[in-house]
Amino acid sequence: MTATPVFDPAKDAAAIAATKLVQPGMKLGLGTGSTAVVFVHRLAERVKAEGFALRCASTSKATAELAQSLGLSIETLDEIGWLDLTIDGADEVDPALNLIKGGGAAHLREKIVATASDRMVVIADDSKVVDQLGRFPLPVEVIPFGWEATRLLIERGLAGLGYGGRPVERREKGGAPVLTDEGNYVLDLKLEAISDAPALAMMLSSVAGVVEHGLFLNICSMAIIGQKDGTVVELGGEDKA
Ligand SMILES: O=C(CO)[C@H](O)[C@H](O)COP(=O)(O)O
Repeated sequence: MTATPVFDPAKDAAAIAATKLVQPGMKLGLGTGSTAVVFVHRLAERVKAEGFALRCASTSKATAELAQSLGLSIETLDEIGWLDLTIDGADEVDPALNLIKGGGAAHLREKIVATASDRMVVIADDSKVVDQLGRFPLPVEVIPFGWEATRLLIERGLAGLGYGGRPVERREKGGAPVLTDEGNYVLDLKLEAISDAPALAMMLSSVAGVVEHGLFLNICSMAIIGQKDGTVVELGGEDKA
């Protein structure tokens, strides 16, 4: 029998609390990243102990492989159709539950899965809670074809909104571009503070070559924030209209 790994206590607290939102028979979206990994472990433990059925769709190949290795069954989003709940991590969470995601380069599938769900709940440790989004570089997934031109257009769009800086291509340690599960590149925008997230989202979505950005606006309905002492704080809790 494989022993459960030792998890960061804050991430573990948030993950365990999130497993309590899962009801037998649910159609569930599984997120990506280190906090989502903890959730998948804790969920698999609960499913094994209680023996109930779930239908799960994954936001990444990595999460799908982990979930299957722990005995959870994974189907495609198209096979399931619509989800009751998605549980995912985040890079930043603001007081209105707007998010930056994509630190793991999975924000395209994460956004598709989250918006195909009745509810999206974020699990995170308290380092992710911010007053204003933007300290974490904003990930933007772009098509490899003509990506330098796409970067230039984004840079010009940023300047038009009063932001400086040049989008930085995300690279592996060896120098190769990071590829998303869809085979695209990721540009990271170092903005420091995002004053008008909807305007920024609109600008990015209007650039040819941009597939998806990591701003999740009005998508998350609750955040479970784990603390180092193993307790959790819930932000939100009301479903967004
Ligand atoms: O958006 C994501 C992946 O694209 C992750 O959810 C985000 O990066 C948080 O990851 P972690 O739980 O490892 O801090």
